[in-house]
Amino acid sequence: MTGNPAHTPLWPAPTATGAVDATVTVPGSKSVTNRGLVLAALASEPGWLRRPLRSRDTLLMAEALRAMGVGIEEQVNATGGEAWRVIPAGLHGPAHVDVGNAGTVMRFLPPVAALADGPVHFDGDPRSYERPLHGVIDALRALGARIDDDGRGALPLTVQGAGSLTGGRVEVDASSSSQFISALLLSAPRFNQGIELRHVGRTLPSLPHIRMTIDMLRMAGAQVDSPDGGGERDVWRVAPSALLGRDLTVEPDLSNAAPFLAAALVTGGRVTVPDWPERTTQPGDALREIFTLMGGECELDDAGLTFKGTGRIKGIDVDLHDVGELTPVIAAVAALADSESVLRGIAHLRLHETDRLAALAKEFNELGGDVSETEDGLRIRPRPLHGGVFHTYEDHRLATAAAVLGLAVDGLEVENIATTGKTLPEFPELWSGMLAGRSDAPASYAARGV
Ligand SMILES: O=C(O)C1=C[C@@H](OP(=O)(O)O)[C@@H](O)[C@H](O)C1
Ligand SMILES: C=C(OP(=O)(O)O)C(=O)O
Repeated sequence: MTGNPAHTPLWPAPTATGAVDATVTVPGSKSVTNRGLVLAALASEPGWLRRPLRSRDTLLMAEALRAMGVGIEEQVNATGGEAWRVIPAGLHGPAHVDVGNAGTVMRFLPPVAALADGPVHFDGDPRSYERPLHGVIDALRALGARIDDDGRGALPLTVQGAGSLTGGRVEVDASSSSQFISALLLSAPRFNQGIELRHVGRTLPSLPHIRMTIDMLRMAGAQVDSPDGGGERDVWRVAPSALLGRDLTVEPDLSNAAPFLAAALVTGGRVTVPDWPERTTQPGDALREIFTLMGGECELDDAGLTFKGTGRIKGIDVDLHDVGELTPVIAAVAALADSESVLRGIAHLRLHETDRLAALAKEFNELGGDVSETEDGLRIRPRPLHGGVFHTYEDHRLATAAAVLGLAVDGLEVENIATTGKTLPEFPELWSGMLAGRSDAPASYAARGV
């Protein structure tokens, strides 16, 4: 499961024969699961992670922590509910970490490795060598760590863990990824002097993900002073302290709910996602507003979030800087709308799993679309689309976006649907279950007793 899955044969994307009407239980959040694992590993007592996401990115995180000596026991209850018990231990090197193409693993773990008592070598998929890591590497060096790399500010590299890290004041340009900030903050309670971290770049993407980091640190007992909490703009401070072992229940992955909600919009149907949190730092919560602006209606109640299409899909002009990971599915809906869309503020997506702006423009245009790249996003002019092969560039979100297009386009075949395993291995089954309106889709977590 943690290896890069072999390419699967072309997946014929099912077209919708009518309005969808389904309840889809979406597995746990990647971002919460991987933060939960890191914080639990750094705690001074054992903790629990309930309803963790089990996918390539989270299993790579668990494997990497185990390689450094952390105990992670996977338990499944009689009704299929899953929980992971995390047992912290002294962090050890030598160890080898495979990051796959997981931004959270390649960025969150070098600071953890700096606390290990020996060398920790990091390697990953070919694409991981191209994704920015300089913010983490340079900041860790400034905080006292020794790192051997080839000077490009990227993988592969070895962190020469010395058992502790001085910490203190440091500047980072996180305009290419918010994960630089999250990475340094997550381990900071364990640095001798904590951290005072200043972002010095022009822009900072994915603020909700930074809020998620701060919220989860505070839940684990850390003392964090942040711009959101009235602190200085672009400066975060974390005091040195022990972290508590928590019993954490992971929310459903709201970004992975996107294709299912999109299906309601595209088919004029209705989809309910159970366990949608009332309050959350997940960027996927913005889908309620974005898809409503695009023509749908939604309601949050005890059953979860119910999203309804109204038969009309409207184009949108929207800044997705804060919620960039939602872009591919929003772009697919925009390509099926009745007017032009402009998606802004997402230049940093060129450095995600693939160059998402180039890939979306190329693949949509090969099906007859009219999509152009702007300096910081995409302009999408809806056109009648035809079938063909949709290439996915080992990007889970390209694959789910293609499935959304396929609802309305005959003869669309998706290359390597197994790439959804990065964050949602059960995507093909959930998708066909939704289209069949099956009520035998996995029961909600509450029903599974977790
Ligand atoms: O911290 C996180 O969990 C994430 C932060 C974001 O990264 P970027 O700021 O690099 O876009 C997001 O796109 C990614 O999917 C998950
Ligand atoms: C950008 C993403 O992932 P990563 O955590 O690898 O950066 C994503 O999931 O859309």
